[in-house]
Amino acid sequence: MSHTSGCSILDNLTTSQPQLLTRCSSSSSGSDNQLVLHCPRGDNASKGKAIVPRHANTTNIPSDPMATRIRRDADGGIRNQGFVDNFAVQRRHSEYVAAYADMLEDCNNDAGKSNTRRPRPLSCYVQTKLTKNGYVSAALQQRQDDGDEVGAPTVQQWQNSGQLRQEFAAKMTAWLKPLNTQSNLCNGGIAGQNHILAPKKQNNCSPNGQKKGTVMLSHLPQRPPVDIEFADISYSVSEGRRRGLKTILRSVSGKFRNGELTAIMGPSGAGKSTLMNILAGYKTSQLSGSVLINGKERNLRRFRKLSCYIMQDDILIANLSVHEAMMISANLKLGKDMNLAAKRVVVDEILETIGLKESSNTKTCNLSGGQRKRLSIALELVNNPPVMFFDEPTSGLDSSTCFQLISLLKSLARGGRTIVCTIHQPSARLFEKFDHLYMLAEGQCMYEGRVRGLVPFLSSLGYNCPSYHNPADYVLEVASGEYGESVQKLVAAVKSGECKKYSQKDYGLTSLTTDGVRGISNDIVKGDNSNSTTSANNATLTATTTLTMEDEKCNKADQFATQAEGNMLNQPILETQQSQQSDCSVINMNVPASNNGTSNSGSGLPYSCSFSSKSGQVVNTAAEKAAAAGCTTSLLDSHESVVTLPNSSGFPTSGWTQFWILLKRSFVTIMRDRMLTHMRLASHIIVGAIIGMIYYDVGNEASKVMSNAGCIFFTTLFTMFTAMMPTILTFPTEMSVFVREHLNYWYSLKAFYFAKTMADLPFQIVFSSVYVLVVYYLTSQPMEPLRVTMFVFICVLTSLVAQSLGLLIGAGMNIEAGVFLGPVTTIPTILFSGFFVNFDTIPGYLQWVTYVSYVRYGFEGAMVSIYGMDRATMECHEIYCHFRFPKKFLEEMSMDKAEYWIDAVALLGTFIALRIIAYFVLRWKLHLIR
Ligand SMILES: Nc1ncnc2c1ncn2[C@@H]1O[C@H](COP(=O)(O)OP(=O)(O)OP(=O)(O)O)[C@@H](O)[C@H]1O
Repeated sequence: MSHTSGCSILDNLTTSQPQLLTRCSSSSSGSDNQLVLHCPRGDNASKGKAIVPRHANTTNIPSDPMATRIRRDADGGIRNQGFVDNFAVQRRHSEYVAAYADMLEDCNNDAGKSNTRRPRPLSCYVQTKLTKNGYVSAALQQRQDDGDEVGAPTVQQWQNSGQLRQEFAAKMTAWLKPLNTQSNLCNGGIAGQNHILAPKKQNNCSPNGQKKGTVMLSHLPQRPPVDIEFADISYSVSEGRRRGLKTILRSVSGKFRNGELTAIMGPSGAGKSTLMNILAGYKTSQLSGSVLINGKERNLRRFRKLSCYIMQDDILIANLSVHEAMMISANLKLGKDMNLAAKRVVVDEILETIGLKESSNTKTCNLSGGQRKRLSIALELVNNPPVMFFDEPTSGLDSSTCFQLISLLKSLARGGRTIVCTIHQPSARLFEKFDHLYMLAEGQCMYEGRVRGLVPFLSSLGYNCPSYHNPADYVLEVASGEYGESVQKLVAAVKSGECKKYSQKDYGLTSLTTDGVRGISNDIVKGDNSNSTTSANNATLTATTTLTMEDEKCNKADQFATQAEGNMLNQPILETQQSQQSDCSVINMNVPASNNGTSNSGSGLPYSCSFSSKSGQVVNTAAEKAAAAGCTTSLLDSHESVVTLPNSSGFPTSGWTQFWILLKRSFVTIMRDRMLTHMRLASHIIVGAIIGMIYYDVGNEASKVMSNAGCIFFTTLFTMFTAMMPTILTFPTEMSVFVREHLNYWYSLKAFYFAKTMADLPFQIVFSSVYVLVVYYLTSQPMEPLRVTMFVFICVLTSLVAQSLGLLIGAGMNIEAGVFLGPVTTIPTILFSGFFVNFDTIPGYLQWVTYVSYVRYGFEGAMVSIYGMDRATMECHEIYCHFRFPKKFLEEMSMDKAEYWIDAVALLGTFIALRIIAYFVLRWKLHLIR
């Protein structure tokens, strides 16, 4: 049986959430003396039923030794008073510190350590909730025994009564249970229950701080936590023969841990994006060094399945609603193992959590910048990747949206994910939210460590960040050489290991280990409960104090709740099991290193991230944690995926499914693209009518055969250009979506390419046919079904070949080059079509060109279908008609020996060849990107 006193629980909570505390000094709560913990930033503080006004008097803080220590530790971590003063929260911190110190004192008194007062009542009820902003609101009530709470137990009674402790444990469990299951945005669901739909639970913890009523992400597939380590990465690009190689990254090393929000910073051109591309596996050539995933050599293919890359420019498919886009992502990424209803739940859950529920039906093109960014994240969250890379996620967003976004990223990180962002120049408030900083300058690392270690590190090398100066600005100034030749000095310091201590996970979260004050342990000992009980009972009720950042609240609360619940229930739950039972795969556990109740003061911190095996051994690597947490790392080691069975392609869905989903998506987007699709249809009808009016009734008139040939030629040209130009324009824009989705392992190139090219076929066929039929009818061409069919068919084929050429140009070029190259390459084919110059007239050495001109086959086939196949003599309304016999006219055009089927086969062959070439060009381009 494991028990703990109310104050040890309180210590746990206050250790993890000291700044959340505020002490009620008013009598407004009646006879109750209430202590309230609540989120300082949350706007729903007033909603908490037990929340009461803060401590009014903060001037006495310095006189309180505990408070002083706390303050010193908290600020000492940052080592820059000016920086701290910049934050509005600092004032609140003081209040919290005071309240916290008071409460610690109370607890000490309550525990009878230096109790000069009479025993306090100790029915300490702690109710903890995640607020809508993702923070913790916990209310602790202390009832006074001299009031109407007659019979409320004293400390002594508490300590002597097992029943009281059990009652308390039961209450605590009841209150904490929801919290334990609501670790929002955590890394996966309950082990062994992946994809099993659990009833939705209301959760007020919203990471973006925008929407209320969010729900937990309980249905995401569970994933292993991932640490990324890189060593001696060097990267060069070729700048041509003369200039040779340009080195962009020079032997950079570092480690990005799971559960942390990492910023890669540096002046423009420092190599931030390059480093991130390399780590994400987007750049694989011309680089040296190694990338380790959980301590093992990276298997790129498997790593890419575990990670996602969210680019700076959130390119989304424009004509889909948010919900539709999410469903497509779910269908592609979750595979058929999960049914549609389950996918809907996952999608709804993510949208609600990420604050896009109300925009579910909004088209992605109508979303605001912040919403687009959140949708980009939501799309990738569907399969719960444990590693997320963000390229300048805050660019183009206002400061408030930036803050919400970074809060969201931090929440994601707190769920056990490894979140890495490049960021340019964050505000002090934003900068503080990052856990880890990787600073680059001139392709070299000039700082790696905790954000709060930056200023001390710079100071140690003589670069003192002025008061009231944003350290992020200052370090960029230093990196840009504004303070002399600083970069090499800092790089040398990093290489000599001087910033290693700042890389410690616990740097700045210093425990108070002096003066006999033992660093806090979570008194709730795991595994061996007899030891834990001893530990808990014997533990001195002193606490480590830390001022944690606001967003650590959620995590800390989870930690606390998990621990408290486990303890209260007296269940012999291992950390591994607890981790599984919480929604977090990576829950920070501080476990004693030994059985004698000594805390894990090696880290000595509430925020050290370590797991314990049953034997109590501390495991620290991500792989060990993953194993300990019951999250298999098999995704990295042997199997393709933790969640879905791998198929031969390695994608979550089969090639056919990918093709089908993408075909439907392309079809829907084309249908909804009014500007293009509707205009294309309208232009075909209108132009057809105009041509029909110009060449009205010339089809059967022998005296107007040349005009009719012009009409046929123009028809061929029109179908050709209208097919080619939109493809040149639209394909490059879809490329960026494709690159993002493909590199994030949604689907294969083949599936995308075939879907994309097939989706437009029906539209092209219908538009061309409509145009040709309108012209055919108005110009009185022979109304024989066979001729009509042949004419329409050859024109449609010509348009499809032109479309394929546009696809090829679009695949290989950017829009500007494509728009120029499309018409330019078409002009020669027109000249050699046989309309302007007879084939007989063309010089022999150029005759071969006519055979590669697809317009020749189109025009020739159209002429044959109108004038060939022994067409009867035409009408003549003039005195003399030279071409009354259609065959004679074909002779004049050097087409009398032409075979329709040869023209059709030639066009068909060209169509297939161009499509295949375009596919390989696309592959090549994809290869170039990497
Ligand atoms: N393919 C390339 N050819 C030549 N130089 C390149 C190439 N790719 C990157 N570079 C150069 O490498 C350097 C680093 O580029 P990178 O995009 O990584 O910088 P960055 O730190 O992300 O800059 P920014 O913050 O401005 O985006 C730049 O000087 C850039 O010009």
